[in-house]
Amino acid sequence: CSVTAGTDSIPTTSLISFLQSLQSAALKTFGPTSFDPKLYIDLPLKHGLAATQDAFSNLTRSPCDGEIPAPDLKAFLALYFEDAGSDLIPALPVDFVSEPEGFLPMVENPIVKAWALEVHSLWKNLSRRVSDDVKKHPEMHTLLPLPEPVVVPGSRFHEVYYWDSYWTIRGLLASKMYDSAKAIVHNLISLVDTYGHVLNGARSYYSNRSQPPLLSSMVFDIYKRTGDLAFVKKALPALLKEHRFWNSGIHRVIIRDAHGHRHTLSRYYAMWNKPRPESATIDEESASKLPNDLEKEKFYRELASAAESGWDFSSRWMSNSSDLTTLATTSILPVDLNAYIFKMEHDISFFAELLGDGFTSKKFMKASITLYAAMKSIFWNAKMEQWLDYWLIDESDEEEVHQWKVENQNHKIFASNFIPVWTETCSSDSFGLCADRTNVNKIVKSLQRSGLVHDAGIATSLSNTGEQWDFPNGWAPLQHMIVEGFAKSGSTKARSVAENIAIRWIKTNYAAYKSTGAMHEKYDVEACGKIGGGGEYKPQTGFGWSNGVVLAFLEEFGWPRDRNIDC
Ligand SMILES: OC[C@H]1O[C@H](O[C@H]2O[C@H](CO)[C@@H](O)[C@H](O)[C@H]2O)[C@H](O)[C@@H](O)[C@@H]1O
Repeated sequence: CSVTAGTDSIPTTSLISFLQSLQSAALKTFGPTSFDPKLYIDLPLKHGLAATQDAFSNLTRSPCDGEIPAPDLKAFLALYFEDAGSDLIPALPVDFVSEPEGFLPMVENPIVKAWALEVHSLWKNLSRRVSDDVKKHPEMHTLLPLPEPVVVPGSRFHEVYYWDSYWTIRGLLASKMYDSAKAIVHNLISLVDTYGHVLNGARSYYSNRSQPPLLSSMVFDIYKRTGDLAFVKKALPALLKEHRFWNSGIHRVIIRDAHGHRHTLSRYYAMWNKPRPESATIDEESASKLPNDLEKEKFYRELASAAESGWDFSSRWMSNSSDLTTLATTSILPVDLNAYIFKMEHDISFFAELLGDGFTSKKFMKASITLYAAMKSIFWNAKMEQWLDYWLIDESDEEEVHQWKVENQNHKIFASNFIPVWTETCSSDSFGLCADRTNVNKIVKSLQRSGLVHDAGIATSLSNTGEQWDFPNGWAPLQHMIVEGFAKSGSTKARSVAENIAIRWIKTNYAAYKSTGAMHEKYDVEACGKIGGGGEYKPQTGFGWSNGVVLAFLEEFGWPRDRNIDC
């Protein structure tokens, strides 16, 4: 059966089911040390599925526990599969030059400039095109065909990811690689055309969910640099479709505030209640302590929904931060998701106006104003001077309208509590934070006393749970949104705090690069040059969004000749 979107549950393809059984067999044979389940679900077939399945079922198995001997399984893998990731072919980007004209003009320090050029040159390592075989024989690949060249995050993430792409694009813009940036957007639009939403990543097993919706931000930033109106025209229908995806069905929640006003907000909600194919062995193990199938299905949906949030995994989604099975992602109204949707509406209004469609422009401006009010009412906490996630733990009434209660705001501190600073200042100058500088300064103070700001950047949360979207990890996208939000807020104080955080982030990336020779997916904010860890897979290098954020920060703030880059 084929993969289709838009319903509460997405059918599994026979290829995915088969690769999942291969994944469990491999775990049994090779053992859990250094085992990465994603590797098996990414394997391209060399022969047809039926022949591969026959050969797999004919392998000798131990009569007591069904284990396949390691040499037999290794030989089978070599004979029947290409390497994971080999269906994406390295391809030099058409617009890459080793030193782009006008590259980071405000970076005066020669050591920093030389390093920035090395980071820039990493685009060559991360650029690929989808192999022709994927287009000819899609049934032999979990990789999805994409029409244009791609940029991948790196290491085990050898396919396109949705929200990563925003920061990749920011880096490509600093690198003056406008065609590569546009190609990324065209690929994501093709996913919206086929599936109705941008997938978590360009793999068939990611079709059951999306990721933080930043397509409009990609289009906005590319348009601002290139002035390409035809590009905006091509993107607008996909943005309207994506807006419907996030504002309808299972993603949409209605809530009545303290004054009796109804608001519509969105939540993460994956169309999936089975183990994530890329991590099925891990999910099955985590679910094994749950008492029955119903509980397991609920848990699997919460796992996939947390993956949709991009924050997989975090105490942010757990009612007990030491127990992953208490994930409750779908029962939370997240600040950041709604902030992204607010920006999407504002961006759509701007694009429609550009294209002469006044009706759509007004409609989306009105929608963004309504969402701004909803966010203020449901998320804003005046005492903490932050926006707080809201937990839907009340019993909904017959009309399925939730009733807001102050105690259901999650008073724990996460970097996401500050994301509206980015979405409201970047895209809005008529209302919200841009109209109120005093408010910005209060939020700056709130961040400074939050406990999130450390020597090497902003921590994801205050809880050290061992999950990767928690303390002490700092992630490039979170640094970038908070820093850019404050830097562009119009407040001098906010800009100076932002620049200070950006400097520390750049230094930690540089120190880690010098000691390991690589850019990393995440960093430990406790000390300069320390890389991040935790979570369900080994720390990865490459790395698309980290490269993008370093280049974007250097573009925004520059680096004076006499400032030392060392820790
Ligand atoms: O394989 C486990 C999970 O890996 C991805 O999540 C992490 O990497 C992504 C790519 O850099 C990033 O977008 C995400 O924020 C990270 O947590 C993947 O997106 C998950 O769906 C997947 O289950």
